[in-house]
Amino acid sequence: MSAEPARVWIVDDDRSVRFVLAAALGEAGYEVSGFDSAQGALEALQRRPAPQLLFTDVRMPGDDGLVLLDKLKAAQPQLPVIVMSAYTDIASTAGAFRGGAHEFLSKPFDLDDAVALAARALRDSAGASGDGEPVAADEDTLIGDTPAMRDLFRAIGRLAQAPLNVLITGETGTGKELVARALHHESPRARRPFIAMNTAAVPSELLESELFGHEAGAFTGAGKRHVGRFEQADGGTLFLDEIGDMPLPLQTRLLRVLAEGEFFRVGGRELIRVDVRVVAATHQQLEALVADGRFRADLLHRLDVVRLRLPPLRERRADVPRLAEAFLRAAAAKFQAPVKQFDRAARERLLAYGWPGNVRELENLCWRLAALAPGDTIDVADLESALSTAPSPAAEASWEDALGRWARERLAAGDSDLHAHARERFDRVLLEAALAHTGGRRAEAAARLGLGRNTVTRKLAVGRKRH
Ligand SMILES: Nc1ncnc2c1ncn2[C@@H]1O[C@H](COP(=O)(O)OP(=O)(O)OP(=O)(O)O)[C@@H](O)[C@H]1O
Repeated sequence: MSAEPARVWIVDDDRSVRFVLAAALGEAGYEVSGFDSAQGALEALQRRPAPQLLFTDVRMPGDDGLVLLDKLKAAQPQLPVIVMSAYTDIASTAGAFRGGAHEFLSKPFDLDDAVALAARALRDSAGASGDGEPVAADEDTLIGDTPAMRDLFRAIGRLAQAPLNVLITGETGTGKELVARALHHESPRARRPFIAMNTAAVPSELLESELFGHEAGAFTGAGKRHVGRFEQADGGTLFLDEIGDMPLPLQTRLLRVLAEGEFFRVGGRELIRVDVRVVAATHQQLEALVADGRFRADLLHRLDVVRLRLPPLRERRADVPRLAEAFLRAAAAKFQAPVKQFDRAARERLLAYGWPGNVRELENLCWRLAALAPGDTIDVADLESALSTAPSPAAEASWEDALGRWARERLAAGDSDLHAHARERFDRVLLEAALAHTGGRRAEAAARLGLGRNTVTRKLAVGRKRH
C-alpha cells in the first residue's frame, strides 16, 4: 500500500453491512466512505476524488449494483469492484463478472475475508498495466475465467491468510505449483522464501537429507554441511510436489516434524526449529494409497487440512483460448517476434481437443507453434503437425519410471522379495487390462496377451490367493 491510505467506497442499502464493513476496513488502514444507493455513489463521484476500490451490493432500491458497475466501469475501467450479494444465483454472479467485477463476495461473509479481498484487489490493480491492455502471462500469473477457476481464485484469497496446511490435487500439468506459489504470494509469508521440492524427482535415498539437511560427513558423499529445504523455507512456504511418492519411512519423519516443528539434520545434534507452511500436491488418489498401505493416514490428515482440487483442462475448455493467447503472447515477447494467432478452425480444434497433459501441454504446444508455424496465423494443419510431434505426456511419467520409484521405495523400506512381488503386480495389471478389454473372456484375453489359457488361469489363481 502507498503512504496515502487507499480510498474504499461501500455501496449498500443495508446500514449494518455498511457499518461493520467500514469498521473493519477502517481498522485495516483504509479511508472508507459509505453510500446507501448507487445514485449516491455516482453523485459523489462528480465531487470527490474517485475511490481506488469499491464494494457494492447487488439488490438495492433504485439502480442495482450491476447497473452501478456498468456505469462505473464506463467511467473508470481500471477500478476494482467487489460485488456483494446474498443472491448467490448464477445469473447475478455471471452478470457481475461480465460487468467487470473483480471479485464476488457472498453474504453473509467473514470480515477478515472481505479485508483480505480488499488488500488483494488493491494490490492487483496497482500492479495492472496502465493502458488496460492485457499483460503477457508471466510465470506466476494464474489465468482462468471459468466458474471452476473463479472458485479456486476465491479459495486462494481466503486460504492465503490462514496459516493452514493445504493439499492441492489435480492431474499433471493442471497448475498445482502455480497455485502453491499464488497461496504463498498472497500470504503474510510473501516476503519469505517459497521453496519447492518434487518428491518424485529426488532419489529416495537422498530425500531425507534434501528435506532436513545433513551435517558434514553424515554419510558417504556428504562432504559439506547441507541446509535442507525445511530450513531454507523458514518463515515461508515449502511446496512438496508428488507427495504420494514419498517413501513410508520418510512419511513418518515428516509427520513428526510437522507435529513438533523441529528436527535434527541427518547426523546432527542441534535441534532445528522452523516455522514453515507446508503446501503439498499430488496427482494420485491419496485415499487409495492409504488403503493400499502406501501412504500414512495420519500424515494425510495433517497435510489435508484444506484441499484444493484443480480441474483438468478438459473440464474448463472455455479457458483454452485465453490460455493459448497468453502463451503465444509470452512466446512472442521472448522471441521478439509478432504475436501469432489461431484462425477460426484451429481455435475450434483447440477447443475440441482432450488435453491429457493439461495446461502444460497447451503451453508447450503454443511455444512450439510460436517457434515453428510459418505464418502469423496458425491454421489447423500447423496445429495438427505440432500436436503429432508433441511428446506424449504419458511418456513423461512412464511406467518404467514408476516401477523404478516403487523399487527404490521398497528397497529403502527393507523389502527383500521385490522381484516376485513386482512380477505378480505386473501380471495383474496386464491381466486386468486384457480382461477388461475382452469383457471378461479369458481365452481371448490370453490370446491378446500372447499367453496360453492355462497360464492366464494360473496367474489369476495366484492373484486371488494373494489379494
Ligand atoms: N491457470 C494457469 N494459467 C497460466 N499458466 C498456467 C496455468 N496453469 C498451469 N499453467 C502453466 O502450466 C505449466 C504447468 O503448471 P504446474 O507446473 O503448476 O502444474 P502441476 O499441476 O504442478 O504439474 P505436475 O503435477 O506435473 O507437477 C506451468 O508452466 C504453468 O505456468
